[in-house]
Amino acid sequence: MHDGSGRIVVQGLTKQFGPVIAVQNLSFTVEPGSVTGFLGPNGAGKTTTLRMLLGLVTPTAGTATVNGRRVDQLGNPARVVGAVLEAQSFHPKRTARNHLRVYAAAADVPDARVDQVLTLVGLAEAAQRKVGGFSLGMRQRLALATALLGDPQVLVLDEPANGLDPEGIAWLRNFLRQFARTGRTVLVSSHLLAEIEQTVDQVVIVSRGQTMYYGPLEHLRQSQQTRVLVQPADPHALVAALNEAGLHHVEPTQDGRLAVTGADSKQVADIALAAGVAVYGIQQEAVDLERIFFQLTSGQYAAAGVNPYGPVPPGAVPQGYQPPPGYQPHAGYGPATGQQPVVGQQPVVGQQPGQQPGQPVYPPQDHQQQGYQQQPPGPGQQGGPSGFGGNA
Ligand SMILES: Nc1ncnc2c1ncn2[C@@H]1O[C@H](COP(=O)(O)OP(=O)(O)OP(=O)(O)O)[C@@H](O)[C@H]1O
Repeated sequence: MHDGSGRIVVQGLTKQFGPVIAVQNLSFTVEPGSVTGFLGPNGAGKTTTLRMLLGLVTPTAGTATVNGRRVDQLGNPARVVGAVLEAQSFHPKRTARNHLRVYAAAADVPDARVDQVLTLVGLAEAAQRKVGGFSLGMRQRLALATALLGDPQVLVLDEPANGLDPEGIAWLRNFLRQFARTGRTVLVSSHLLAEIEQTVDQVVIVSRGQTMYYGPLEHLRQSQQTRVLVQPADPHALVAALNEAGLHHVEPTQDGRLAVTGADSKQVADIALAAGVAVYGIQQEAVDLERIFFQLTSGQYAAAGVNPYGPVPPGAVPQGYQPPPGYQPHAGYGPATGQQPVVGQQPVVGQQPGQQPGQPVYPPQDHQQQGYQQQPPGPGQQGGPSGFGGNA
C-alpha cells in the first residue's frame, strides 16, 4: 500500500490561465513524517498548485509527484494520497455513513473502514445524520474522513480550518501532528499564518504564484534583525549619536519612540548615555512572524491599494504604500526631499535558482523595507519624529 516514501516533490511547477500566471516556477519538497504549511493570501496560487499535485489541473510546465510519480500514475491513488479540497460538495440527503460508503466502494476500501474514519474525525455520533443538516465545521470533518478512507500515506488539505471553531482548529492541529508522527506526510494550505504556525515543521510562502520563503518558520524568525525601541528625551540628539556610531537604520514609531536596527538594547543605551540623552524606556522588540508574513506577501495587493489583513502592522512597509493625502513630511530627521531612504534588509523575496529551504535570499530593491537617515535640521526647523503616516 505504502510502496514509497510518501515524499512530495514539486519542481518548476507553472500554470498559466490565459494571461494569468497563477503559479510560477514553484519548487519544494515535503518529507514524510512532517507537516508543511502552504501559505499565501487569496489568489496566491495555492489551490492551483494543490490541484496540479492531485492531477486535477495540467501544469503548463514543471512536475509534481508523490513517491516519484504523478498522482494519476499511481495504481490506487486513494491509498497513497488523501485530499480535502475547498468547497467540497456532498449529497445533502445522504447520511455521513452512506456518503463514506459510496467513496469507500469507489476506492475499493472495506465498509468497516467507514466507521473507523468517522470515529477518527469525531463524527461517530453523527454517522446517521443527513449531511444537509451539517455545520461547515462538520462538513470539513466529513471531507477529512473521506480523505482518510484509503488510510493514505500523504494528506493534502486545502484550507481545512475554514469553518472550524477554535476547538475544531485545535483538534485539527493535534490530528495533523499525530498523523505526521506516524511517518506520514502532510501538506496543508492556509491564508492565515496563525492558523498553522503551531502545526508545521516548515512553510512554503507564496505570493502571486511565486515562492517568497521556503523553510522552517524558526529560520525565518532568526533571519530577522530585531529592533530596539527606545524613548529618548531628545530624539534628534539620539539619532545624531546613533548615526555617528554607525547605526543608520533608525525609524520613528507611531507612539513617538525610535526603532533602531543593528544593535542591542545595551549598545543603544550606552550610546544615549555617552551623548547625554536621557532615555525613558528601552526594549528589544520580539520578532513578529505575522508582520514578516505580511511583508513577504503584501506586494500582491499593493497595486490595488487593498490590504487583506486589515491595518498595516507596525513596521510593515508594503510595496507601493504611500503617505496619506495631504501628508507633509516633517523637517525633522525624515528623508529629505529627493533623497533615497536607507534600504533595510528583509529575507527571501523571490525564489532563486538552487535555493535551499530556509536559505535567506535578499530581495530586489522594490521589495525592501525603508528606513530613515538623520538629516540635520535647517535653520528654524523643529526636530521631531517623522514618518510616512501609518508606518510605525
Ligand atoms: N480555472 C481558472 N481560470 C482562470 N484563472 C484561474 C483559474 N483558477 C485560478 N485562477 C486564477 O489563478 C490565480 C490563483 O488562484 P488560486 O485559486 O490558485 O489561489 P489561492 O491561493 O488558492 O487563493 P484562494 O485562497 O482565494 O483560493 C488567481 O488569480 C485566480 O483567479
